[in-house]
Amino acid sequence: WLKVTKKGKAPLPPGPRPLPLVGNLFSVDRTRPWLTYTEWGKRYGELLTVRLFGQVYIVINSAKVAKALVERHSAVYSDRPTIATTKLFGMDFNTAHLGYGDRWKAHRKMLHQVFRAEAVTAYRPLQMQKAHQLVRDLLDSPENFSQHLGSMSTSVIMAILYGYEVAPRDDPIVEGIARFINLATRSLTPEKAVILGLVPLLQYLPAWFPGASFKYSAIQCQKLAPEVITAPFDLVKERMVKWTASQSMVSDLLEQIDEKDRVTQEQVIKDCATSAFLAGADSTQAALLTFMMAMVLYPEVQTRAQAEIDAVVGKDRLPDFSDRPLLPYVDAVLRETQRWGALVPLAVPHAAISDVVYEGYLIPKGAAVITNLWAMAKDTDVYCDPSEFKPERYITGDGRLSETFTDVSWGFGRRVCPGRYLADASMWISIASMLATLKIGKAIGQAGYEIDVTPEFSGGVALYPHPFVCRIESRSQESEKLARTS
Ligand code: HEM
Repeated sequence: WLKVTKKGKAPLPPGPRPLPLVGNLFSVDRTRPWLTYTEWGKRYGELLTVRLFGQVYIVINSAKVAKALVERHSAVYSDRPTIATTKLFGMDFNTAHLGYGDRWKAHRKMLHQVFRAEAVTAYRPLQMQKAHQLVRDLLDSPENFSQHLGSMSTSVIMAILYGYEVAPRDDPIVEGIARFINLATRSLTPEKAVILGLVPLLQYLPAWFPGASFKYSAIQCQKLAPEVITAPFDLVKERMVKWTASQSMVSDLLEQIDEKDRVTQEQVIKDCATSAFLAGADSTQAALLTFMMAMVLYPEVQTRAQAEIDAVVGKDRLPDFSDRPLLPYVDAVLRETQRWGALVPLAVPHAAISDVVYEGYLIPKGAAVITNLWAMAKDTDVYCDPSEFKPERYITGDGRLSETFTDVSWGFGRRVCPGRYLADASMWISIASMLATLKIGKAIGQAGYEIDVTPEFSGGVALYPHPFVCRIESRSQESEKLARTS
């Protein structure tokens, strides 16, 4: 279905025929829209038009087109669409939702200062220490593995942002943030955002009005947001006054503040730190859970990675970052973990600031541009058997890590994930430490049979594997001793 937008203008990319008013709403899988967009991609091509209530969405299904459009025309695609629910749910402080402009630029500048490739190497000792703690926690209570992987992800980012040591259980600050995220992600479905965008008056309905129960969640979120943003920040300030603050992003930035502009700059620091936490903690945990699931399902991959570590690192120490270049297969396991499951499937929508014509099709000003990272990661033209976990696909004939790989996990253009170097290092050291010390396999049920695991994923922003059980034990007495003493 092709539509010529205006006389003389190029047509929009093809796409399914929309119904009056609602557009393609009823044809899109509500919980996993990336699957529908991928299916449509097979029918209509790498670039397609979807309509939801009159809003044009341009979906990009291939990395080649995403690079050509979002990267090459990055100035045009650095904006975000206005989503009515963002403000309603108190999320308008979040870097990921800010429109292109001075406020967003100030956020990115700050995040770049702390999370750029050269700066994040300073966090390696901390990441190693947390990865070793993770291994000990997994040995002590393997049944709580999901919680331990969450603690690893949360504690690294909280230490870097606020110099804050997360309590092993029921940490008040982390719990507050988790409550906020749960409420917001459960309520911020794309349909609600679209409907509220179309009929903005709906947001002013009282919470008791039939069908307006989302207002209860919105009110709670609005109340929680300032607390979530301010509590850890105020703690740093308090500790700085008492000279007990550990070094952190917030303390460093507070020391550099220009007194003339204190109020504005403090707000940027608070907002950036909270945005980094919201974006970074869950996604890293999702990746580590995906790795765990892959190790249960692909024991031969685990054995090969462990053999590589044993050959390079030996058995009398744990891997460290200096080993990374000599462990190509471990890196391939990490790449495959991100491709196979641990994705932010539709990234975050970009918005077109002006018209662009690409391969004869118009990407109109104002369109929301969605990069379907899920489709790119499962593209059969690039990956054979994309549903299989095969790290070998990144290993060249002479055993090196291939250099021709396009990593789509972090998005594209100027909005690319600013936390990618930090997340990559946290994931690598966790994976390498777990492989060096643990044996991960299928759990054994009461009847003595192995419990099967089905590789299924779902989620809101980041994809999580569905809950599963597994067996985790130490590889050997030596590896247990190493884990306990590192
Ligand atoms: C495995 C872990 C992670 C994955 C897969 C991931 C992925 C992504 C993706 C796909 C985007 C959207 C890019 C786009 O719009 O095209 C994004 C944005 C973002 N990420 Fe990450 N991320 C991860 C970890 C982190 C961490 C640790 C941080 C903390 C610094 C972080 C901070 C952000 C921020 C602030 C944005 C919004 C950027 C903007 O809108 O300008 N992320 N991330």
